[in-house]
Amino acid sequence: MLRVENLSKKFGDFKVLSNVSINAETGQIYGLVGSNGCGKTTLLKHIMSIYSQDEGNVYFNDNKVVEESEAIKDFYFVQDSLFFPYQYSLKKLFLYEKLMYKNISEEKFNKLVHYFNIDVNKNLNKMSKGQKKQAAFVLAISVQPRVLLLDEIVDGLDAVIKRKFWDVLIQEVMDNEMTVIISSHDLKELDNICDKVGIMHEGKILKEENLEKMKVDIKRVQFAVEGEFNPSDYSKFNILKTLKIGSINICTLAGDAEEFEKQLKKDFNVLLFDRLSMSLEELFITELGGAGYGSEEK
Ligand SMILES: Nc1ncnc2c1ncn2[C@@H]1O[C@H](COP(=O)(O)OP(=O)(O)OP(=O)(O)O)[C@@H](O)[C@H]1O
Repeated sequence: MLRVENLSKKFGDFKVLSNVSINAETGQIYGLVGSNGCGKTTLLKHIMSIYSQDEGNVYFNDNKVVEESEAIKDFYFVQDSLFFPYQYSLKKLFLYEKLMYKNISEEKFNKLVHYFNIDVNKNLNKMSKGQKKQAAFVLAISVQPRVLLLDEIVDGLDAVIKRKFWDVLIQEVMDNEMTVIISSHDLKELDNICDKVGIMHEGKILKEENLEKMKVDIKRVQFAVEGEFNPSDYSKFNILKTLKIGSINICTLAGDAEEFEKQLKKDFNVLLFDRLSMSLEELFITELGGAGYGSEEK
């Protein structure tokens, strides 16, 4: 397990990370999501020991991770902005990385290059953004790290390549017990592949939860009743948001939806009641809305 404990960091007077704690399990994919500029990349750079924190620690299987520790040799980071050495091809970069990573697999590399149809002799700096991402991903998987950090890895990729990425990643996580943390704004994609999610805003983790549990904890119901529904009479159900469209009420609630339905049926003649499933995108908007994000006046 990769554990970040109470990590804080200031850049000058600006507190970019405040008491950040996350737990990413082995053999799982952890989605790190958050508002623009909330500190996701900065957090990943701390996990990699590229930056040193003011407070807090990073642990891998209970061992403290610092720049010179053994554990960090098994970590691999694919950054959002990719810079490759001058005039390097993927083949040349692979040979270079072979000297650095003891578990790197040439067999896997050759298979993946074929799967993604990459020209291994092409100058990496002359590749398109999407081709660079594919090259970096192939290299990352070939290295077979124990911890893989992917920052905006599917940004700029077409749907077919994204699908291939996820298929490869899910297989690798299952086969090799990797710990993967993906930072992304593509919540629809993360919804399908993440086991656990951490939602960040303004340098803090607002919520960290198993994705399925998050969907059980916060739910949406829609209903129509005879009479006027007043959300403040139902405050014990922790209603986070209400919306009325015609005679239909739509409520997002953190309380017990079954009890809510029972109470509603006691109080009203209920004409319609449905439970709706929440997507990660909706959960994200609900959490950030609760933190006041996006509520600024025009
Ligand atoms: N080296 C640095 N020096 C000073 N400020 C920095 C530095 N790196 C990042 N920041 C600031 O820290 C904040 C967090 O940046 P970071 O890149 O971690 O955000 P992010 O969540 O990855 O954003 P996005 O989703 O927009 O890519 C931003 O306000 C950014 O300007």
